[in-house]
Amino acid sequence: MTLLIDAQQLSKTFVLHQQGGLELPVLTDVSLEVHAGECVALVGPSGAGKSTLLKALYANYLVQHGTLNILHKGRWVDMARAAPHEIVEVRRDTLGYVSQFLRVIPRVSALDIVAEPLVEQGEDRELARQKAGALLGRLNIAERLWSLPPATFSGGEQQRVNIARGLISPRPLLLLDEPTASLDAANRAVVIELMKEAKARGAALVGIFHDEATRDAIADRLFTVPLARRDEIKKELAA
Ligand SMILES: Nc1ncnc2c1ncn2[C@@H]1O[C@H](COP(=O)(O)OP(=O)(O)OP(=O)(O)O)[C@@H](O)[C@H]1O
Repeated sequence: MTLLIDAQQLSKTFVLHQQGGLELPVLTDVSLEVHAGECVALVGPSGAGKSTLLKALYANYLVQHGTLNILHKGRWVDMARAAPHEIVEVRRDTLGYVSQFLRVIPRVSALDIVAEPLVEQGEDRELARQKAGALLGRLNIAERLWSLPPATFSGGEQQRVNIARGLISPRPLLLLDEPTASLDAANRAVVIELMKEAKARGAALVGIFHDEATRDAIADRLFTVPLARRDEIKKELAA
């Protein structure tokens, strides 16, 4: 299967400015390769850096060392060094990110929030809205809510709008940060089904799934993010 993510020897240290510039190493020499059609679940102790790794892959966090290659339209783009316009392009066409929380856009309807990624890729707006409606329907968002901005939706409804927005475009790579965290069993099953469909069309998935049943249902393999040594830092903090 085609290699889609080739991340080598990533290191990331946070500098805690409010604590005298203390350095907190989180990722140390982490390498991860992901192929088309597979789902890799990030595991490891709390605070090991699972979310940090996902955010680094999405270029939300800058790594200090290592290469972070993403296969974008047949060429490798190193997200650690790419120019901002390249990152925007990779995110639009290749790399999706589903977080737990919806960033609500004031006055924009749920339908348009979900349709937007397709419109940005050049899809006809009406067709994009039809696809958005179909996906919101599958995710059990009542049709009366589609034309409303999701600011007043429940936490679970907002999460499902967010998932629909993240999964509507057939991007070849998906990063998922606890996509099923606050969903009931029925909606969790729908999300698992949608992720399986993405895998079946050849997408690669990298995710954090604290819920073991979801992880078992979707992950092909586990990738352990090791806890970096923090002994010295803890000592300094305690001093
Ligand atoms: N923006 C930041 N600034 C400073 N420190 C940060 C930042 N983001 C994360 N950290 C620290 O990096 C470490 C790893 O955090 P991260 O959220 O990646 O862990 P995680 O493995 O996803 O944890 P959990 O399973 O508890 O969600 C933690 O010690 C956290 O406090």
